[in-house]
Amino acid sequence: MHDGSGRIVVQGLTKQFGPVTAVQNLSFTVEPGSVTGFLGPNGAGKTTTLRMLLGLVTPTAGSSFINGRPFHQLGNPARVVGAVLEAQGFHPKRTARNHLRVYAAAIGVPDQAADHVLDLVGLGAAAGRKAGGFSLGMKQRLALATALLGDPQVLVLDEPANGLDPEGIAWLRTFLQSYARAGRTVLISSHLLAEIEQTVDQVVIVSRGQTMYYGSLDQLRGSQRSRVLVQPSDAGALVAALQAEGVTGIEQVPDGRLAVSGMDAKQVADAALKAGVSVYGIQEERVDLEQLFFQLTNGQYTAAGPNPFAGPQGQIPQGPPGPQQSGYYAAPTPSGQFPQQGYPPQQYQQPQFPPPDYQQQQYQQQFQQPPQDNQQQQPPPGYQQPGQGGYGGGN
Ligand SMILES: Nc1ncnc2c1ncn2[C@@H]1O[C@H](COP(=O)(O)OP(=O)(O)OP(=O)(O)O)[C@@H](O)[C@H]1O
Repeated sequence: MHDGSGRIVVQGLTKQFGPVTAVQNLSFTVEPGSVTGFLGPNGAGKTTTLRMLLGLVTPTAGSSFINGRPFHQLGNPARVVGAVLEAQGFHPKRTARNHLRVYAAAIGVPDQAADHVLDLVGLGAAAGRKAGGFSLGMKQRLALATALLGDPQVLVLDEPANGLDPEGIAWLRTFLQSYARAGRTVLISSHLLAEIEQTVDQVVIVSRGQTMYYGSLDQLRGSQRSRVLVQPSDAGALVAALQAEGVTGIEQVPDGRLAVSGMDAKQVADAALKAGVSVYGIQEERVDLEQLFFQLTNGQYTAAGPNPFAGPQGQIPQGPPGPQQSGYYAAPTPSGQFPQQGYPPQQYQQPQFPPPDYQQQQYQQQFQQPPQDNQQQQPPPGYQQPGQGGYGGGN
């Protein structure tokens, strides 16, 4: 049926809506065990790409695969991919638990899964409350719970941080990282770098339907020349000392400090010490990632010509790199590397994957009959299973 890899491969995807090229020859791979951010400004083609991946929109050209198969060949797709393309579509009068039971029935998992996923997303206490009274953040969690019902190997979430407060974003970060660390695959889109910067292991940055950067944020930072700003007691003497060491990138910045390229702060300080120059202040200039993102997506580099953010071979990847082109891949970030300073203490239980009490087999065995307490077995208005019709059409 499928290769069970959990890998997402997008290969030369293109979508033309009449005169509008929403997505143009887009390629990237998402490996299991990592969180990949799909970043781009409004209208960049993110949602269209995700819809194509989920079989909701037919590509004009190119193809996409999950577990080595196009979406429509996955068999029971909800067991493979959990997707949230919008956090709406809840029946306002239906409780969170009943909402989930309807979906559980639709994809063939038992009622108990509803409470289980509510606990996973921190909504256990709100299980009996009507979704119509939920805040935007709670709706996001409920949408995520819906996607988790099939215990999928792959999660695809469109703008999951939209409307979440800082605590919610911190919670989501921990949740998605836990999910990925359990060997699963997570692809999330966003138009705000800051929103997902600390969550993702790698990013695919798109602008006007095209890939502008594909790799880790560290690589993106590293692609920029960093400088050391130093305030010496004797600028002339330090310049001479640095030049004697072969450093050529030295400038004086307007506040009087020297900006030194090609050395780190320790090397500059050592050179100053050796030359008998006192250092009154020294700092490494931080690359402004937001500014880079803005430059990448502002059309500045969309013209023909060298892209300063291209991959290690100096080219924007045009085909799925695959594991062999490891230069485009960030090693999975070790857990615990995502500080949550500045956020209030967690009020939600953090998830564990695999959940200690979760047994897929048990669900399958127990759920022989449709749930008895659900009057309505049809998904509520607004909901469409991935692959069962478009979110707004566009085919
Ligand atoms: N069904 C459609 N018919 C015509 N044009 C469409 C359709 N869907 C998307 N587009 C166009 O394709 C382009 C990409 O849209 P898309 O929604 O994929 O971008 P996005 O990156 O998800 O944006 P946002 O962050 O605002 O959701 C836009 O110019 C949009 O107007």
